[in-house]
Amino acid sequence: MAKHSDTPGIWIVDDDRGVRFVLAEALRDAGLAVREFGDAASVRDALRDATPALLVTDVRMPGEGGLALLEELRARQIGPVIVMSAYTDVATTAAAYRAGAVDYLAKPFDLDQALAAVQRALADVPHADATPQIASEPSHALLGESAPMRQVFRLIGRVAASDLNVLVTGETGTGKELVARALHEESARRGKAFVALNTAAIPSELLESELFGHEAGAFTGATRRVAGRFEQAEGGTLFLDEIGDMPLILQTRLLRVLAEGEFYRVGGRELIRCNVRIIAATHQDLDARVAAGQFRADLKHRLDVVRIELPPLRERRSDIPLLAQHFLVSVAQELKLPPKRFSKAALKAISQRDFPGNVRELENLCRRLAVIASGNEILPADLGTSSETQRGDWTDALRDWADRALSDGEADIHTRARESLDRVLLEAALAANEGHRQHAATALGVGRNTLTRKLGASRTRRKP
Ligand SMILES: Nc1ncnc2c1ncn2[C@@H]1O[C@H](COP(=O)(O)OP(=O)(O)OP(=O)(O)O)[C@@H](O)[C@H]1O
Repeated sequence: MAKHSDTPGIWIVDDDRGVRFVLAEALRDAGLAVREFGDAASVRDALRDATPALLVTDVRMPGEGGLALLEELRARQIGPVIVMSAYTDVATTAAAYRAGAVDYLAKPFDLDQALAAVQRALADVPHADATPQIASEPSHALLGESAPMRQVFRLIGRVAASDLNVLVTGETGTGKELVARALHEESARRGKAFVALNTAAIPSELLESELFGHEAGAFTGATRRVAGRFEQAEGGTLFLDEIGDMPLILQTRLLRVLAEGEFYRVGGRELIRCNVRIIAATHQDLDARVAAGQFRADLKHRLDVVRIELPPLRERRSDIPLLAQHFLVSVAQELKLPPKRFSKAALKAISQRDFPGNVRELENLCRRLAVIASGNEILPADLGTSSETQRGDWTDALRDWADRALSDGEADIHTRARESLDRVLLEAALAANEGHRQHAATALGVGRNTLTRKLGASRTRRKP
C-alpha cells in the first residue's frame, strides 16, 4: 500500500469492549502495537494524523458499519483490512471480500486463528483492488451456522468474484447446487445466466448436443438449430452436476472447449467463442475415478482449481434446527398453510437423526410435517420412527447393487431385483405373523392368492 504511517500498528474497531480487549491483548503478547476504537467515527478522527499498518474491524456497529469504513480505506489506499463478524452468511462474507477485505474472521474466533490471520495480512498485504464492486446484497437460501459451513461461506466469499473454476464435492443433497448459485450470485456474472445441467441425467448420445447445441439436420430429428447450454450460459455460469459420470468421449470434448474457449455446434461449421465460468459438482471421489481411468486427469485439473467440500449433514448437526425451522416456515408460506413450529424435544430428536439424503431429506421431512402433523406444534411423536433413515439406507444399498450389476453388464437385473424384493417382503411378513398366510397377506396389503403365487415362485427360484 502506498502510504506509510507515523504510528504504524494494528487498529482494532469493535463496539464490543470484550472482543477488543482479548484480541488486543493477544496481539500485544505477540509483540505487535495495537490501538483500540469503539466505533467507525473515532477511526475517522484518528485517520487525520495517522494510518494503521492493518485494520481489524467489526461489520455491524452502532453508527457507521465496518464495510463503509473498509471502502473508505480502500479508496484512500490504506490497508490491509481484516473483517470480523458474527454474521457469517454468504452475502456478508462476500460483501467484505468485494469491498477489499483480505480476510474474514467469523466470531467467535479463536485467538490463534486471529493472530495467524493478522500475521498473514502483515506479511503479504494482498490487494483486492481489482475485484468488481457489486452494490446490492443478494440474499441466499444457503443457511448454516456450524463451523464447517462458516468455512464454506468464507471460501465462497473469497473466490466468488474471481473467474476461477470451482469443483464442489459432497454427498447427494448437501447443497452443491446452492453453493454454485451462491458463487454465481456473488460474482460479476450475476446479471447473466446461471445454467445448470445434470450430466448423469442425460443419455450420453444426447449430451454433446445438450452442451454445445446443434444445427438443423445435424442428426435425425434435428429440425432446427438449437443453442446448447454453453451458449445459454454465455457471460454467466454453467453448473455441471455429476461431472464424475460424464462419458470419456465428452470429457475430451469438454476439455478442448475449456482450453480453447471455443466450440462448434453439433453438425455446425461456425466456431463459437465462449465466455463461461464452469462450476462442476460430484458426489464421487474424482481422484479415485482418475486413478481408475474413468476420468481424465487433465480435465479434473482444469475443473478442480478451487475445491469446496460440503460435509454431510450428520457432520454438522448444529445446523439441523436452523434448517428444519426454516423449511417448516417456508413450506407453510409456499402452500399457504397455518404456520407450525417444532417443540424443543422434537428439534432435539430431529437433530440426532442421520440423514443419508442430507439437507434434501430433511427438507422433505419438514414438507411432510408441515402438511400432515396435526397440531400447530410438532412433537417427537409426529416424527415417526427412524424408518425414514432405514428406507434411505435400503434404497442406497439397492442403488449400489444396481450400479455394480449394470457396470458388470449383468442381464435381467429388473427381474432379479423384483424377485429379491418379493422374497424379503414375504419372509418378513410371514415371520411377523407366525407363518399365517392370510395375516401376512393383509399386512403386506396384497391378496392371499397373490401371496401364495409369489411364495411358490420365490421357492421355485431359490432352488439351486
Ligand atoms: N445450507 C442449505 N440451506 C438451505 N437449503 C439447503 C441447504 N443445503 C441444501 N439445501 C436445500 O436442499 C436441497 C438439495 O440441495 P442441492 O440440490 O443444492 O443439493 P446437491 O448436493 O446439489 O444434491 P445432488 O447431489 O443430489 O444434486 C435443495 O432444495 C436446497 O435448496
